[in-house]
Amino acid sequence: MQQIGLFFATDTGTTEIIAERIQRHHFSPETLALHPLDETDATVVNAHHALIFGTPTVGYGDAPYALERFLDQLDAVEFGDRPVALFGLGDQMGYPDVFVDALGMFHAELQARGARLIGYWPTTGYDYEASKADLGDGRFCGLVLDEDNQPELTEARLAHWIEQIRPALGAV
Ligand SMILES: Cc1cc2nc3c(=O)[nH]c(=O)nc-3n(C[C@H](O)[C@H](O)[C@H](O)COP(=O)(O)O)c2cc1C
Repeated sequence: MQQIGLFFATDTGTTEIIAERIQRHHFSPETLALHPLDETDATVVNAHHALIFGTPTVGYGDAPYALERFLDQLDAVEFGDRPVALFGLGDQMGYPDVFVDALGMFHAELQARGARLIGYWPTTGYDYEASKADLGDGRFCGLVLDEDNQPELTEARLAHWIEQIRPALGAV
């Protein structure tokens, strides 16, 4: 399967909508396959030549259940030199001190396994106090979207980010 795999977790459906927008507006079902993380195991991940993961942050700075469950599969994923891009959804006004923390937590897990991470994203344009996804060098460890407070910025952010990662994904 020479496709990009986009794997997502979601609690209330927003991340799934974003995943569908990425497939429909920026790729196609032929070039990018969508997989809910709660139905995903390492075999499915290993079948794709490039990987995108998307997750919201839930609770208080927590990962959603589907992402927690998937962490048990991570040691069986063969990262090799596959490009891996991450995006996270959060609420910078409601949760300013744990903003998109699940994205940062997941990034740390992937980094520890030597994944070839791409798609880091500037922290400018967001207003928050602390975030585990903030790398401390002016970048987040992936695309950050805030559908609660900045939905009007999402399409431009998506377009710019995908333009940035598309060459590394090996996609046309
Ligand atoms: C109960 C609840 C807890 C949340 N906790 C956080 C949080 O700790 N940090 C954060 O950045 N966003 C938090 N959010 C915001 C969600 O991440 C955001 O609304 C996201 O778009 C939801 O995506 P989903 O519909 O795919 O689950 C929370 C939202 C809810 C409803």
